[in-house]
Amino acid sequence: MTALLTLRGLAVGRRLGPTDLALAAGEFVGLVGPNGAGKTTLLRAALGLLPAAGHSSIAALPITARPRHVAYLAQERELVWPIAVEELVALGWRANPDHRGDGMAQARALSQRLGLAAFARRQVPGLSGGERARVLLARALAQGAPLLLADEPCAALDPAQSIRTAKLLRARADAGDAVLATMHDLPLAARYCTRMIVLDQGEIRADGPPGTVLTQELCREVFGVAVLRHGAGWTIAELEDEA
Ligand SMILES: Nc1ncnc2c1ncn2[C@@H]1O[C@H](COP(=O)(O)OP(=O)(O)OP(=O)(O)O)[C@@H](O)[C@H]1O
Repeated sequence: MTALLTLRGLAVGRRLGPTDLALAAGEFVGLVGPNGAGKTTLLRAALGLLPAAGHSSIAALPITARPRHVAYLAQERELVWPIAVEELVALGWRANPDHRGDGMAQARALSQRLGLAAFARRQVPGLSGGERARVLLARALAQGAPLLLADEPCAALDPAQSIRTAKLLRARADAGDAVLATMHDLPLAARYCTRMIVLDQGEIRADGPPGTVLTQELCREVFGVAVLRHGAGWTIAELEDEA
C-alpha cells in the first residue's frame, strides 16, 4: 500500500485534536461530520495552509513541490477576476511543475470529458454556483496530482451532477489515486466512498468501510438522524422520538 498522505498527531488549537491518518492509493475517503466538526480545518492543516502541531507528509514538503503531490478544491468557490473556464482549468495543469506547455489542449479535453463544453468559453464569474463548482473541480483534476483533497465537491450540485461527481472521484481512486473529500450527503458518501471517517468536535469518532462506520448509534449520537440501509443504498430519516 502506497501512503499518499500521512498525518501524525496533527492538531490545531481547540479546532482539531491530535489526529493520526494514513491515506493510501486506491482510497476514496469521505470525511463527514456535523457543521463545525473540524473537517475543513483538517484538510487545510494537512495541506500546510494553517499553523498546526504534529506532522503532515504534505505540509512537510517544500511549498513548490506540493502541487506535484496534491490538488485542493477549497470550500470557497468565489472567483471575481474575469477568466474563461478553459483558461482556469489550464491554470490547474500549469500548477504541476512536471507539466510542460500552456495546458490549453489538456484543459479543453478535460472540459469536454467532464461535460463543461456548453460553458467552456464563458467567464467564470458569470457562471451559476454549481457550474463554478464543477469548473473548480476540473481545475483541481487538471493538476494531475495523485492525491486530491476536496472540500465539499458535491455541494451546490444538482442530484445528477452530485452522483456523477461522486462516481468520478471513485473512478480516480479505482485508477490508483487517493481522494479525501468532505461530504454532508451521508447516503452519497456511503454509496461511493471506499472508506468513511466521522469527525466530531475535532476528534475522529469512526474510521472504516461505510457499512461498519454508519451505525444507528453513531448516526444518532453524532448527526442526530436515523440511517436506513436497503441493499446497496442508504437513506437518512429523522429520529423516531423527534417525529
Ligand atoms: N479562522 C478561524 N478562527 C477560529 N476558529 C475557526 C476559524 N475557522 C474555523 N473555526 C472554527 O473551527 C471549528 C471547525 O471549523 P471547520 O471549518 O473546520 O468545520 P467544518 O467541519 O468544516 O464545518 P462545515 O461542515 O460547516 O463546513 C468551528 O467551530 C469553527 O467555528
